[in-house]
Amino acid sequence: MGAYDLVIRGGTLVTTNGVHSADVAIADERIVAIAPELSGSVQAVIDAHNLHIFPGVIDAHVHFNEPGRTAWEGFASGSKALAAGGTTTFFDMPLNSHPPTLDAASFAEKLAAAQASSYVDFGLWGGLVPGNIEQLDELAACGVVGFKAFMSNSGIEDFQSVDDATLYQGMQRSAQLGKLVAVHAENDQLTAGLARQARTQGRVGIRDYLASRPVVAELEAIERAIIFAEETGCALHIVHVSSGRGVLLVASARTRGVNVSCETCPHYLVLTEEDMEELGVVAKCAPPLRSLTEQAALWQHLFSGTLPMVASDHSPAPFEMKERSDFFEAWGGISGCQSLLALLLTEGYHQRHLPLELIVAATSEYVARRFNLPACKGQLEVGTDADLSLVDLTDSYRLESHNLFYQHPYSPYLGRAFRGRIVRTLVRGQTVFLDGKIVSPPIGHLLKPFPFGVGS
Ligand SMILES: NC(=O)N[C@H]1NC(=O)NC1=O
Ligand SMILES: [Zn+2]
Ligand SMILES: [Zn+2]
Repeated sequence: MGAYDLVIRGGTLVTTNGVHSADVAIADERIVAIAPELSGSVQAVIDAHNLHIFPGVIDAHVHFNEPGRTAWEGFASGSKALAAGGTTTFFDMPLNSHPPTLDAASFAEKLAAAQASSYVDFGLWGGLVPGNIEQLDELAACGVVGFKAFMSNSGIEDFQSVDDATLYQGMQRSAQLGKLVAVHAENDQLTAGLARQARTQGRVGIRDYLASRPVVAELEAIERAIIFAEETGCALHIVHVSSGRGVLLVASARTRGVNVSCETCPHYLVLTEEDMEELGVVAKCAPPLRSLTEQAALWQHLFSGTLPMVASDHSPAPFEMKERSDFFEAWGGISGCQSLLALLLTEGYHQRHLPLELIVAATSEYVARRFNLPACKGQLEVGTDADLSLVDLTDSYRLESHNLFYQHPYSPYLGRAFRGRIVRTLVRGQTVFLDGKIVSPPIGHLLKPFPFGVGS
């Protein structure tokens, strides 16, 4: 018989090994017992009959833009949105904050901002840009998740895309440091060249933008990054893969022993080019939304396990930055981090019968293991952090702007029908989100992933 801070009674636990009912006991921020009908001295009880208990989502890809562009989002609003969506850990990208996270000093600035206002735990990506290879060592010492590089224009002046020499040499250094490189993979010459031609001819609509970023631009960049990674021995992660063929390039490299992984985003799974024409700028992103055929391939790869990770790529901006008559000039980035789990439950589990076990793997367990997080994250097991989201899988609703915690409460998912409501989110045993409200102070901690290499 234990002494527990909290017992969650009668919930249905969702793990990668299956779904089963049990009580969950929490003490000192951790799960200390999982069993039916737990008894002992208990300070508080949560009744979770009729609820599913998921391990907290780990979102490996958000842009919260603080410091410097906090008006676009910020750690407070962004992490509230995450908690409301069942996410308990996020990794923030080195852009679009100002300064971008390119050395130890800018890392320290970002860390101070995140510690002051994040409601959930977090890791921080460093950046790889032309001119900062000398700073990768100090960033690694700070505990970055890895180094993010853009193979095409980032849309942000202070975060330049890598030329091939920078990518190659950055990977050489990263391999020595045991750090992973993540790339936004689109061929810049191809996308910039096609965009220039279209704009010169005054073709600046949605279809023209789509045509300027064809799937082949993604495929070529993925393949080049893989070849560099294979040659340098650097661990590689391809962010926001938008095409089934892109996923296959990664899978086939992995089969031949390359240390490479990829993620896709909810928007590539639930929206298409046709939706982009209908929704307009709120659905503008890069790589762009694709055809229904490409989308079906992504689902297939998610079902088979070939596509192992889903992350939001939440990239918000004030709506004014979206209001342009030239579609090329509108801000590219989708606001969606609050809806990550809910979209997978609605469109994956309910509509396509995607097993809950796979949803948990793609949003939590695989993410934690791929990025070498401490073992206390990404599992719903005795001994791990009590990062949990309690979900009513049967509840149906429509998403409205007043539900969103974003600084700018717009999203391509507004008005959309959802099934599966996140009712409560706990971060290390503390309830942060409950019934539509944030109910704790900002308690987020920095997580430092372990380096790759001997023993990892
Ligand atoms: N700068 C930035 O966040 N860009 C992101 N937005 C997007 O749609 N794709 C990206 O890489
Ligand atoms: Zn990107
Ligand atoms: Zn991004």
